[in-house]
Amino acid sequence: MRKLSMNRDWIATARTLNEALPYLQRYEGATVVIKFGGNAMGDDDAMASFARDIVLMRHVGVNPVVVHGGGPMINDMLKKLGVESEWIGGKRVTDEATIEVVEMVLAGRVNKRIVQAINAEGGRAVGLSGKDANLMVCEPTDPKLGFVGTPVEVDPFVLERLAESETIPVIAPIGVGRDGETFNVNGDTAAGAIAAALKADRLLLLTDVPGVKGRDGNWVTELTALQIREMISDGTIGGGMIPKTETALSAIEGGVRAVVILDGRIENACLLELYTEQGPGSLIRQG
Ligand SMILES: Nc1ncnc2c1ncn2[C@@H]1O[C@H](COP(=O)(O)OP(=O)(O)O)[C@@H](O)[C@H]1O
Ligand SMILES: CC(=O)N[C@@H](CCC(=O)OP(=O)(O)O)C(=O)O
Repeated sequence: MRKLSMNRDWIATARTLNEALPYLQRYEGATVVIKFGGNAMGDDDAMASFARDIVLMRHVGVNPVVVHGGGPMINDMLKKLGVESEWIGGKRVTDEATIEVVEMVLAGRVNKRIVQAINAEGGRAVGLSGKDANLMVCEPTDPKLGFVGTPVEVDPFVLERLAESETIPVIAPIGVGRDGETFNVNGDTAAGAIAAALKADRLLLLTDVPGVKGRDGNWVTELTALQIREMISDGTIGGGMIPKTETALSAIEGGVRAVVILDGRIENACLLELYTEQGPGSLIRQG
């Protein structure tokens, strides 16, 4: 057995754990959906650190559900194949050739990398896409976007069974159509729909910025639905932050207790959010 020495790191850890104790009880049995964006993934060390957070959550009785993105990884593969993407409102215009690549990258390489990282840290993770057990049935979002889907039915059955067996689901944002089509779903949108179906206690949207930036250029710690709508219409919120904040609003309307948009690249981002008084990021909550 490894011997623990009373070094400063150990003391810092003990202090942190002591501070975290009241929060451990608060979240016992809670369902926390974590959206892990492609830009938040980083290198193998960052991936291992994320995986450790998820495994620790599971150990203290939280039901973590991971929904991932992988936009930059799709871009890399499309570039290799000489295919260019167009974006409308933070969503990739997806034709037949593109959807094949999107499914291969997300449900294949990216999904398995996360599953493997969690399992390597001592967790038990299972990789799924929205096609598995009809988890996420979609309809086309807009004819202009091609095979981009909006989730219309999320069946949490398989997720509930996995939670009972303390297994961590890792979900690629691929949806299935009523006629068996494959849909590309924005990762934030998928995470929001899944969080709403589970009536999750928390939805954490991990990205590569500290949260939502306000009109004055400062990061906003808490936002109301009204503020978000105003910031989208006056252009303060743009690009990929649009689907993120829209997801936050629909998740709250769908019964999720709180949504936090935060920087997934910081060490222990998820744990800091759940187990400290003032977590990092921008909080949007019910009421
Ligand atoms: N008001 C804003 N606050 C923060 N980020 C914003 C804002 N408006 C636009 N953005 C952009 O949104 C990006 C986050 O979205 P995106 O790149 O799609 O993230 P991810 O890949 O993690 O899902 C930020 O990097 C930033 O460039
Ligand atoms: C419709 C749509 O835009 N889908 C995204 C799915 C991946 C994703 O959302 O990845 P990030 O979270 O890393 O951005 C895409 O094709 O890039």
